[in-house]
Amino acid sequence: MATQRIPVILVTGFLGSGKTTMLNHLMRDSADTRIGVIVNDFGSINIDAMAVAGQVDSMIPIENGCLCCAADASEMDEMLDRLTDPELRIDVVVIEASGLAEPQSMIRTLLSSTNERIVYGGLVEVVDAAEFPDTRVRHPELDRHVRAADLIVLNKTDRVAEDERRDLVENIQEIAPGAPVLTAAHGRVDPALLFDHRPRETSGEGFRQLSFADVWGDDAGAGDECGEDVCGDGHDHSHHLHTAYESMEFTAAEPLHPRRLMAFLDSLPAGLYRAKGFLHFAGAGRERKFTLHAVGSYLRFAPSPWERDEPRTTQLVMIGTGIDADTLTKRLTECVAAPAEEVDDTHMMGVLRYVDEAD
Ligand SMILES: Nc1nc2c(ncn2[C@@H]2O[C@H](COP(=O)(O)OP(=O)(O)OP(=O)(O)O)[C@@H](O)[C@H]2O)c(=O)[nH]1
Repeated sequence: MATQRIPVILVTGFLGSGKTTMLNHLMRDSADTRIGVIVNDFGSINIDAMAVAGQVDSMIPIENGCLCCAADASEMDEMLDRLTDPELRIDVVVIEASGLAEPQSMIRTLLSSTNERIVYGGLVEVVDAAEFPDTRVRHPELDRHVRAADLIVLNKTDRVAEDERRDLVENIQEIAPGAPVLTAAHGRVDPALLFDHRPRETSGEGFRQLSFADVWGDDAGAGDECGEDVCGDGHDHSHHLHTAYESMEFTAAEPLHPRRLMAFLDSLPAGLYRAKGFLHFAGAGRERKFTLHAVGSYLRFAPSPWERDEPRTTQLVMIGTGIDADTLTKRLTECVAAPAEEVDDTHMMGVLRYVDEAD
């Protein structure tokens, strides 16, 4: 009988497409499956890891960089060895890549793993229905990412009209002929489409088997030009999306003034595509933690209670091209409320406009 191997599923997708949201949904909806998670965030504060913590059976966070470059095969093996320790009884491992990771590099790393307890379980690419057409113009490389996928989740379909959704599906099917496209809102996909609720007995079950060309194809060629090798693994990463992006972090122990923070968010520099993190407001907002997500022109705050011992601090990560970290830090520092400054309910109104009713 074949040994039962643990499938390792890669979840990729451009910045803010909804990977963490989908992962959280999968974990909530698969109580009978023990899921081990590796969460990679581009910034040095791992907001995504914090967003999935508590729901998962075992998690390894990796911050500050892209897993496709940050981890060579031995580092990946080390993480997988930890997660597949029989004592953890993990049924499936899900790797959430950063929004700038190169899927094919990650597949290569996984396929070259020496861990005999795992089997590559396929690549799920999450696509942001509202942003995809514009993002694709800026980053034609996204087509290559979509083509590498075994399953494409066209997420955020609640943000587009029915005919746009149909066009997008057609468009994706042209980019990746034959690959299944699933439409979803808020990452709500059936976990059974990604993994069995019990460990699989054979490899690749349920997923299209990737060919050599799929994995080494488009991304090869430039492969071993060491002059551009920034990671020491022999591969040329100069064409990876993340080489064009920078991230910056901001933390503040003192609460922010909501009105000044909104003015800051209303005038973000053009290259800043993604902002996320937790906000600690002064005055009327101080009793709740506000999780911020900005993706392109999309902005949302989700309030939740602070944990009993949770330090009330603001922690933000911003990701974009050509961003000036010093200027952003200065502007954010100006959002900190002065100790005696009055902050009342009306100052929170700008923030509350971007809170979904369900929250
Ligand atoms: N309207 C809408 N919002 C969504 C949907 N899916 C996710 N979001 C929101 O989009 C924002 C980004 O979602 P995340 O799940 O953090 O995206 P991500 O791909 O993990 O982001 P990065 O790790 O930064 O690349 C959050 O505010 C989510 O609540 C959706 O289907 N519809």
